[in-house]
Amino acid sequence: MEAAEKLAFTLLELMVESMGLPPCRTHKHFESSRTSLFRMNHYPVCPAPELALGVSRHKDTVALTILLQGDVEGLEVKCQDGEWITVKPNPEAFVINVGDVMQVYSNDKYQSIEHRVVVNKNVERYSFPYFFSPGHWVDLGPIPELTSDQCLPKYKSFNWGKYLKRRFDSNYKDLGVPNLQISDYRVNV
Ligand SMILES: O=C(O)CCC(=O)C(=O)O
Ligand SMILES: [Fe+2]
Repeated sequence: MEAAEKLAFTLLELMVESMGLPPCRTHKHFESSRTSLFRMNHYPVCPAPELALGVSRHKDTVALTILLQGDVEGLEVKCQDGEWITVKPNPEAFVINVGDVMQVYSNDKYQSIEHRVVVNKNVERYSFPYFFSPGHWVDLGPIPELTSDQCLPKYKSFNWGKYLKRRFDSNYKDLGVPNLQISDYRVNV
């Protein structure tokens, strides 16, 4: 966990710097955050992989995901042309997903990536994501220095902890209404 968090901070700093800001600009938002988490995913073999998905299409809610895939493929990302492509597993490398928090911070300069996991008839699969997420107290919105009269904020600010609570209140049950999304906070588009 500690090593993953350290790597996540480094990546965050590089991305923040790439937008012309001091690298530590958002550091405080993640200090002592208790919403970051490590998960282990297990995908058993599936007799009818064409009828099922391991994880259906989604974008990660967090800032960044650091994912170790093992050596069995299954992860697919959606390209701009709408095609799904396989992310070839490399057990020596992490896959980094940009999540919704970076999209909001950056006022859409960085876009969170849509992805899904397909299952396999012959071999089970494991994956190990670390989700790097701000503290619950953070009021999240586009970083003010990135907005101006010419570049209006594309999101209104919202409290991150309350957002997560509302988003996961359903505890993965289908309540028949769409889950809360960052798009619910979109303005000026
Ligand atoms: O299993 C994977 O490769 C990715 C899993 C995933 O997208 C997730 O846990 O959010
Ligand atoms: Fe994901």
